[in-house]
Amino acid sequence: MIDLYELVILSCTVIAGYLTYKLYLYPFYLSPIRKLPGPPTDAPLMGNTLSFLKEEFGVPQLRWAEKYGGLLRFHGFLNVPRIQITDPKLIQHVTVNNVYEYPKPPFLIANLLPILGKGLLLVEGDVHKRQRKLMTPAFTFANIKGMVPIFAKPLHTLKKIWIELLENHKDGKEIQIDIMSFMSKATLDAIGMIGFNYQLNALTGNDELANAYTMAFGTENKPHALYIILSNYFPIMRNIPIKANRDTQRASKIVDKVSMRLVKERQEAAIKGELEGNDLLTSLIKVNLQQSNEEEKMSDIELQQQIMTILAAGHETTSVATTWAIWFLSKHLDIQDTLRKEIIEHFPDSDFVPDFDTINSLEYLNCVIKETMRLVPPVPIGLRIASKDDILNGYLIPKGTRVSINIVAMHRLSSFWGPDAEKFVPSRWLDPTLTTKLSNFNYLPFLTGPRSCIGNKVALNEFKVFLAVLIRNFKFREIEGFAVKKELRITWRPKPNLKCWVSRVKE
Ligand code: HEM
Repeated sequence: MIDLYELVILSCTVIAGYLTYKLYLYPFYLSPIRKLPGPPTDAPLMGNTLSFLKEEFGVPQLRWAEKYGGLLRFHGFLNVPRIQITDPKLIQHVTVNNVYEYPKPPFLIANLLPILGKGLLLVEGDVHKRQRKLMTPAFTFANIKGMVPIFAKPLHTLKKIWIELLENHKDGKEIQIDIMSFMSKATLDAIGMIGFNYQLNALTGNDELANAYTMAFGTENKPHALYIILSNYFPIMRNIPIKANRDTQRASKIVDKVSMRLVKERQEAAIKGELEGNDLLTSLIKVNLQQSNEEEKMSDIELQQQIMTILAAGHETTSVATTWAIWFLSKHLDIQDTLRKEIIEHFPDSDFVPDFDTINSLEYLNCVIKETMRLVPPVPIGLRIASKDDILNGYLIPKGTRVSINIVAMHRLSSFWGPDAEKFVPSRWLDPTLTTKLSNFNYLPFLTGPRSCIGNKVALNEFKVFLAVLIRNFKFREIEGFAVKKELRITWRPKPNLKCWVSRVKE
């Protein structure tokens, strides 16, 4: 008979053996990934997480990519082996040729599922194929063309607000403005209109859905980055009733209620034959109703979940992209002037409402947009997990390995972009030698393949309209000594919110 003492000793030995295997032997002596080149770990049990905590996101990853190449290993917390890819061939392998064998990792889904539900961003395999097929017609060229003038509306509201702020200021010439916060509200209003023909009034008022959305995705009262990292390892932490978790739960209830109301209203209008408009939800409901096979159709809940998905995927991304563009332009006044000259040539009236063809004919605006998303891609990384064993560049990658498609490292590799890779140089996009070597696998702010951003054309047009109206009407200058860092939340945000000196462009 084994006594209690022996049982305790035995249990401790088994646990110690398991932990030694899991935390030390497997990652460094047994895992096939150990054969890949990669950086040494930072500290016992921490893998390379200290580098992530100490340095700005993207900095260590670029250094590793420059040193160890397009396929490398690194270690997560508790030494979990991971891989990073920046080799275009491997990016094609993961995002196109084997896209459904590399789904998103469960922790990412668990973080977003309570708010987004099973919308396009979070579903996998056949469900994703079906949803994507049904949603694609909502993003037709004709629909996007119609969105261009709509994007100008929130910007002209914003213009009025800023002019009023300037006029109310004592010298009326130049004031400091929190660009990030205004961009966030303006893009929320824009996505409400083109997404669901819904006035969120984030810039001017108080709307239930806008407030709930901000509560769920805003940066105020959010837990520390370390808490978020730890909740990925210990999901139960998401249920601890701290304020941030309670806010998220409260917000998702409101979002569910309002978005379901929107779906029901449209479905009822459709039944009465009164469904009108070209917003994304209306287009989606029209396509859905045309499906003869009931199994292909989206349920009301699926439709509702697309609302939150479009809001979340389409709002923050465009708002941070515009904010970073203003940041670069406020530091490079010569580039800002060149851009303004081009915009004024095409849109002499400061109250202009752009059309699709003209806005897309602005070559330098296009360069500024591409260069901003090269240096600061709003989504700087695509995370995937190998759902089965695979071979990459001759190395065995075991099932369950987390794969980082490191967009920002790709966008800054000096071997591809040249010695000025880290500099903001929009004119590089006018160089034909760059455009000939460019592909969807070395410049990918919207990722690539069947899981690339479905809203990329919407985003590009919105970004162009926003920047054109802003630069046509205002001058931006950096605030001396105002330091801003990039913080990876769901997108790559400025921390603290970016502020600039803003003054009016003379008529
Ligand atoms: C500058 C703005 C934007 C950027 C940089 C961006 C970037 C991305 C990226 C990188 C992904 C892939 C994420 C992944 O799979 O890991 C993605 C997916 C997605 N984006 Fe965007 N996005 C932007 C704007 C928009 C807009 C305006 C919309 C909607 C109107 C939108 C809707 C979506 C949706 C629904 C997905 C999921 C697609 C799928 O999995 O099939 N995005 N976006």
